[in-house]
Amino acid sequence: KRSPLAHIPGPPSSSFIYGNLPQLLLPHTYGTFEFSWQTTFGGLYRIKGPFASDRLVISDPAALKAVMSDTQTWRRSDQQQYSVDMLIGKKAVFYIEGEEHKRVRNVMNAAFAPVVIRGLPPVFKGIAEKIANRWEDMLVSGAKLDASGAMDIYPSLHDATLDAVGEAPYPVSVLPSTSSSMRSYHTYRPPYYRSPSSSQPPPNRKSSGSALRGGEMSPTRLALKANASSKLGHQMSDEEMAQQIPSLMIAGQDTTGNTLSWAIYRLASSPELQEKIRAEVVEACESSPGGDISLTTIEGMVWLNAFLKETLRLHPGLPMSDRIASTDAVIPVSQPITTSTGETITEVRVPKGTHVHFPSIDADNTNLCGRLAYVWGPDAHEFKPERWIEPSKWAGNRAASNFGPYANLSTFFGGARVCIGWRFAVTELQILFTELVRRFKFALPPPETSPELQVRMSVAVNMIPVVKNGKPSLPVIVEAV
Ligand code: HEM
Repeated sequence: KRSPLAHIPGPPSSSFIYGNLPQLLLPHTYGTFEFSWQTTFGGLYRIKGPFASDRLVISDPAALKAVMSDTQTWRRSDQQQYSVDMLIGKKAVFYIEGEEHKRVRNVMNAAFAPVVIRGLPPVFKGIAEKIANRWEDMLVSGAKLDASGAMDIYPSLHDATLDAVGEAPYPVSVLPSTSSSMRSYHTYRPPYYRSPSSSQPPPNRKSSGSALRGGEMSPTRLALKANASSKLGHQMSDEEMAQQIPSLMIAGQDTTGNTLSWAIYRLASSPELQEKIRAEVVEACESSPGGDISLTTIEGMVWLNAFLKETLRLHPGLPMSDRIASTDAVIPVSQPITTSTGETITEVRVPKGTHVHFPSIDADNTNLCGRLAYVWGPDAHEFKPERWIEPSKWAGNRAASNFGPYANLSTFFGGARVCIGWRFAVTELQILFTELVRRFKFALPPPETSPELQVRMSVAVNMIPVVKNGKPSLPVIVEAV
């Protein structure tokens, strides 16, 4: 029987059993196939799933918007739901749908309200101080990976984002411990987990005390408070609440830690940009009373923000997701597609059960979205913060990028399931990045003398930096300013 999607162009299948999925999901370097398929076929194309089934890969902003906003039609795939259930449980915000999802999101949104975010800069500054102290100690103790002098700063950046979401300063003992789902929380540890004590400042350091404040302001703590004060009938049960805590920690730690890692990698790759941003940061700190930068000052830092937007565009923390059509549906595209029968179409009719992948949820939006030439221009794959500053440097169609809560980037998705922590993550990145750039200079180990330490993008749920032996690391030559 001819598939209703057979006329949509796409790459040939590489295997009858697995289709194109190994190329999509398991490439050695992230994007190896997707980037070239996107260049050939555009923002919506067909790939083969298992046993010659047809699936779609979308990165076109209009298509993403349509799929992300219609949560009735487009449901998470069984595979995704199964993984969330195994990891956290069926009450997790990632798992639940419809009215139940709306109710839980309403309660949790209070933990991420703009008024809460405005109070976060001192908390994040305290966390940055801890990383800086640790790096100073590493510089003294000579924790170098090779003769280039590079140190692996990846673990400390992850500890920092773990602090930020709340585990280190606020142990789970604040939670009700009666529900059975808490057991799985107690035993779950994110991949780069370290015990809280390992990220405490050494005894000879002064602590700013913000770790405690960090605990009080952590999303996990705030979600508990928000639940306690929400209307009766809307409140989450203990079991529901207990599953949102690991949800926030899983969703909030690695995504932000990896984005910060990529930001520092990009900074280390570009000495000129680094100097420009440091000059902006130093000026802003000098004009801020006590060196404490407010969010308003941060928002005024043109280069810093352009740099972080460009990092979020090219290195979306969560580079893949998918959805399944629960009924027949129509997906519009902003750029017409020429089918294999020669017809030009601006929408694709898909049958119930169609599986749609958003690769690269980062890459822009699910991430390829961040790399579409007709949105970003022919230099879409280049790291150019100036495109956010000078309109003439944005060679693509800026208006086509109209999806996503921050800077119209698809990195946090959109619609009813938009990332709940996007404001928190952006503020955390802004403050940690500012403090680290102010205190340290970064350079990459040269490829000629340190071939083993060269970084490539890989995907392990998140988009992570890995070195030649496949280990997640970020080897960088760090120098105190
Ligand atoms: C740069 C950092 C981050 C990135 C790139 C990111 C990205 C995303 C994306 C793409 C989704 C949608 C996933 C899907 O529907 O398949 C999502 C959902 C979510 N994110 Fe984030 N996120 C980040 C930081 C955070 C932080 C800091 C928190 C909380 C502390 C958080 C909490 C969540 C939660 C709870 C969801 C599920 C929302 C729902 O299904 O209603 N994220 N995130």
